Amino acid sequence: MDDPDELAPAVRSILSAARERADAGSGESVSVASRDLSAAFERAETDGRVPVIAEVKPTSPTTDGARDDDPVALAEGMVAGGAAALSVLTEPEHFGGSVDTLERVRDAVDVPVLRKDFVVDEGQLDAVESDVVLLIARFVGDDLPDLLAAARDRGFQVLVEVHDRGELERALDAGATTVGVNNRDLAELVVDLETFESVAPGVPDDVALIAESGIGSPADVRRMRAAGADALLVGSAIMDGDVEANTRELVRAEADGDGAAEGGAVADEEDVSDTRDTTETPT
Ligand SMILES: O=P(O)(O)OC[C@@H](O)[C@@H](O)c1c[nH]c2ccccc12
Repeated sequence: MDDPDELAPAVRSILSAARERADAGSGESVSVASRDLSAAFERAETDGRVPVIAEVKPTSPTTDGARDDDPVALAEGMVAGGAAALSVLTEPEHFGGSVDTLERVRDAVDVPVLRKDFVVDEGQLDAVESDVVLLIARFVGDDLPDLLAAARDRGFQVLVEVHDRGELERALDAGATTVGVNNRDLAELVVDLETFESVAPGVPDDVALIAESGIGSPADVRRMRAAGADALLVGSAIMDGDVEANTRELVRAEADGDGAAEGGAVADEEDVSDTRDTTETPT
């Protein structure tokens, strides 16, 4: 297990709250018929959409204020904007999430839904059904292989989150088939897109690779795709303003440029979509 002193205070507090919730588990094991995440990415690619997992994230330790619109309406807007899948925070104390929100969102859409939480104990897996669950390599330590197996036994697909090459090795050794590289350092909560660029080359081709956090503009999308991202996980930049329009802008980040190049009418890629202010992406 990670040395707690190296983590940002907010993250330490999130983890201790997660351990308390784990103790309060009901004991009943869930059994999920999950919607296939890789198939959803392929459908998006076939349609010319960048595969984006849009995150319903009412607030976070690094966001000012909270968004209290109906999460189901937000989720539907994200799907209308072309999101291949959704992510729903279920952490209640620091992210304004709930398992009830995830259930309602999953009932309302037909794309795969990732449960975003700090699962550190098998009992937490039974709190709610989702298509995919997140396991954060740094927080589960040596329990990763067991938790991965426990999640798969219940029918979940598993996204294993890493932040450096060492964690990536542990994820691959444990048999992860979907890996997310978090650009946000959970020790300091700062975002650096170079994190993905430095870890991605170590990921084998047959592993689905997701770039997570800090993606705020179509240029960031293209940067992560150029570095090997099969899909992107985006929260704040989509939650800030019109979620449908924000999602659409990121999903189309490649279509505009490619269309121009394929049509042959424009010699250089024309970057008309890059008008968002990238400096304001909250970390
Ligand atoms: O809002 P952003 O910067 O687009 O980030 C989304 C997502 O990657 C981030 O919420 C996240 C990544 N890993 C996590 C683990 C727990 C909680 C949250 C996260």
